[in-house]
Amino acid sequence: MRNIDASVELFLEEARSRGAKLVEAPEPLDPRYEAARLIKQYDGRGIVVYRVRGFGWPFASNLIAGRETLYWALGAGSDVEAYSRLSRALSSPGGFEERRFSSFFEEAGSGVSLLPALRFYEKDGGSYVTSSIFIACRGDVCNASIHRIMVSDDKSYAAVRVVPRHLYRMLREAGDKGLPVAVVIGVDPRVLLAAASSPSYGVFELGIASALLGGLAVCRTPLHGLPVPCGSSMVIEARLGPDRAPEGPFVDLLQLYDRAREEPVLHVEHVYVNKVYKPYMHVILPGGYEHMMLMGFPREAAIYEAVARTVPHVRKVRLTPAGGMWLHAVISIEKQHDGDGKTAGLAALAAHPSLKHVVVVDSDIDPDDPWEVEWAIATRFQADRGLVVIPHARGSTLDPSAREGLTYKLVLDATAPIRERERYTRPRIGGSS
Ligand SMILES: C/C(=C\C(=O)O)CCOP(=O)(O)O
Ligand SMILES: [Mn+2]
Repeated sequence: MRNIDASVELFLEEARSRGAKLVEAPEPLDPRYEAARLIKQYDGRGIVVYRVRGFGWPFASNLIAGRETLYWALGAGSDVEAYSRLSRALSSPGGFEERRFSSFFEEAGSGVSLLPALRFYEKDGGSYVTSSIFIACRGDVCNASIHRIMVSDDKSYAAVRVVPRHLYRMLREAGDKGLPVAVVIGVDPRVLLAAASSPSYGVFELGIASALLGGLAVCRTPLHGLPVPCGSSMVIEARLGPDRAPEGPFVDLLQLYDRAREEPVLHVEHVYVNKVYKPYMHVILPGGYEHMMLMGFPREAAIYEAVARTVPHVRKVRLTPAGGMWLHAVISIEKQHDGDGKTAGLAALAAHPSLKHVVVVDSDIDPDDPWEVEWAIATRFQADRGLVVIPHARGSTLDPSAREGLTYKLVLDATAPIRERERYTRPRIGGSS
């Protein structure tokens, strides 16, 4: 089913028709912790839809409740198909069909108290919107990227975490006038995946979403003329910065607190809500499965492609959940040469600069099974010949053990020597069945 308006409502219909587990909370939930507890209960297991006290709109979480949800959304039946769907979208972004903004949206007012922000963990610096996509254009270049919004407890301001990537660059170039932005909340998760896929500057992520969805209808916002998916549940027209205010602490991909910083203030000008589709406010649990999958999957695809270019046969690549799908990779390969393990590990580190530890295993080991991976390390790895140590490389800003952004990186080649394969083969119980 094509969802060119990219609405959550149509995505949920498709999920239902494909037999996805969908849980509906019978009673409205408290925005402080209660909604977070429900999302956590079904984290990685099922979509949840619910109401939140104080807000008139429906909410939805865990839209990407498992790898299989993402794969049907990409029309893929295997890892390789899923990676190549994303890679084709990145290399040939799709076009847009323009529609009238007023046919889809009605104004709901203005002010930060309208933002569908929830409180998740005990030490959060405020309430948060976690699925917000920021769309901005400067000259011919448009950008769409995901940034969390913190609403202060007294609701006097909202601040946005802007990591030094494309939006940061646009914000800096906009100078002391601040940057006009459109913020969308509640879209088909393929738009979020596109926004998380980090193409180079100048490639508009909504074009990638269009390629993934088989087309994308966009509406131009009335004040700033910015293109937004017409099925978005909420659209906020705003100016970002130039002033800053405290943002954080907040939980990141590694399930740790990211420290508080001074970040750009979001000056909300108009808030619009969809009148054609049920406006589901999408909430992503920080550090939950959906957060990891949206951030990690594009990196896993990039690692797969880089490794497949350097060794003849890659069986599986996994960014592991315990590493936040960000810091740890396990790669299983069909080794043709005793050097292949190290080559594969180095290719992975180059493909995803935040990656810290890579374990390379033979194709009889399933990277999805931590027990098998540990068995391979226990029986096939020797630190004097299987370990590559790269000191003081650029690491992830999320890793609290890195020093001034620098980290040690490791490749553990836990593949067996080709000529001694027999010695490393697991025994099977005899008999016919
Ligand atoms: C994935 C990131 C944040 C989050 O979703 O919690 C940004 C981390 O980027 P690095 O380049 O690894 O610092
Ligand atoms: Mn970009």
